[in-house]
Parts: sequence; structure tokens; C-alpha cells
Amino acid sequence: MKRTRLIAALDTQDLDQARDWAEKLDGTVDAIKLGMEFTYAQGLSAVRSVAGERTLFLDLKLHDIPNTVAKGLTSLAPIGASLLTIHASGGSAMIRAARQAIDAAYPPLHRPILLAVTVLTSIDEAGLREIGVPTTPREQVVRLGRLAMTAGADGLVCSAEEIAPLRDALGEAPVLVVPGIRPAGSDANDQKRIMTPRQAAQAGADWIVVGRPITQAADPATAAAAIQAELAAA
Ligand SMILES: O=c1ccn([C@@H]2O[C@H](COP(=O)(O)O)[C@@H](O)[C@H]2O)c(=O)[nH]1
Repeated sequence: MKRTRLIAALDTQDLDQARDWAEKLDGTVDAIKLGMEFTYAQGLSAVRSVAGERTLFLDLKLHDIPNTVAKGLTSLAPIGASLLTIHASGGSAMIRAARQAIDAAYPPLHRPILLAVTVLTSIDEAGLREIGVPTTPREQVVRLGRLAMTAGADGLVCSAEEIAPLRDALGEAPVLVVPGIRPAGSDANDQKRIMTPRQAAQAGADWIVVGRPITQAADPATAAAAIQAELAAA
């Protein structure tokens, strides 16, 4: 069975804090994720400096007209991220433009995995209804997942609840990156569709993303090591 890898989401506005977490987690997590909170506060040169030689998931969730998303991804090429995100709900023309931009702007050996975010893990069925999508998260994730993969995404961001339906619909091709992960007994915070690390690994996640359960723990490295042990035992 494949190994599910662990990404730590370093969500902070503070450069020293991000650097401290990254160093403490070296050797325990497989990648770090920096998102809009850190990037808007500190800029892309700080992203590069915190990432260093680490595997970087730069989670900026681009969502705009095709030309703007393509140019945005082109501008991100010097950062050297291994995984990048766009929103699947931007539609197939936007995703195709993203694919073309990555193929044109990134050297073949350093092309990032282009991930399409399907339905945010903070959204449940009521949340979808509120934005005019009267269906279940599961159906919407599979619909957007199919659209995104057909338009050229390499993988999808989904909750662990949708791994099995996505594998049924799309097979093993999509790289599945799964946030909304909570070790048993921990606070869900603003997440709605959650599962434990073990459940996500058993369902077939390629990567799980864990933020607050690691960064807000008394000892982040110990919290991350416990999650790795859970993944290994799954
Ligand atoms: O659907 C999504 C897409 C991205 N995220 C990001 O993952 C982390 C999760 O952090 P936690 O503290 O473990 O909740 C965060 O950076 C989100 O921006 C997501 O949660 N759901």
C-alpha cells in the first residue's frame, strides 16, 4: 500500500514563527505548506527563505479569469513550489490556462503538481446550498474533480470523505491532497468535513494537510510524530 505523506500547514503572519515551526518539524513532516496568511504578510521572498530546501506546498488558491490565473502562476515559477493550488470552480477554461502556463513557465523536471481545490473542507451541505449549489459535497466534489482532471489538473484537494467516490469515478490518476484532518479528540475549529489521519490514510489519501493540531500543540514535533505513527499503522 502507498504511504500517505504529511504536510504541515504553517499558518501565521510571523516570519520567525514560520521559520521556528519549519525547523522544529524538519525530519518529521514530508512537506510544509505556506498559504495566503503568511504570503500576504511577508511576501514571496520570505516564502522562499522559509522553504529553503524543504518540499513546499504554496497554497494560494488562485481563482480569476484564465489570463490572470495563467500569469499569476507564471509569476510564481521562481519560488520553486512542489504543489500549487487553483480553484476548480474557476471552470475548465481557467484550469486549461493554468495547465498551459505551468507547462510553459516551469522546467519539466521542476514542474509543480497542479491541484484543483474542489469544495473547501469548511463547507458542508448547508454551506453549499447557501451559495446556490443544491447538492451534497460528495456530488459536487466528484463533479468538480472530473472537470478539473479533464482540463489538465494533476490532482485535487478534497476532504477524506470524498476519497473513495473520487477513486471510483476517476481511478488512481489524481493526486489527492486532503486537509480537514483531526486526530481523535482534537477540536474541529472551522472545519466541517473531517477525518482522522488513520481514516484518511486507509481511504487512500496521497497527502494529508494538518495545521492547528500541529502548530498549536505544546510540542509541534511530538504532535507531528504522533500523526506519522498513525499513518504508518493505518
Ligand atoms: O479545502 C481546504 C483547502 C485548504 N485548506 C487549508 O489546509 C489547512 C488546514 O489547517 P487546519 O489548521 O488543520 O484546519 C489551512 O491552511 C487551510 O487553508 C483547508 O483547510 N481546506
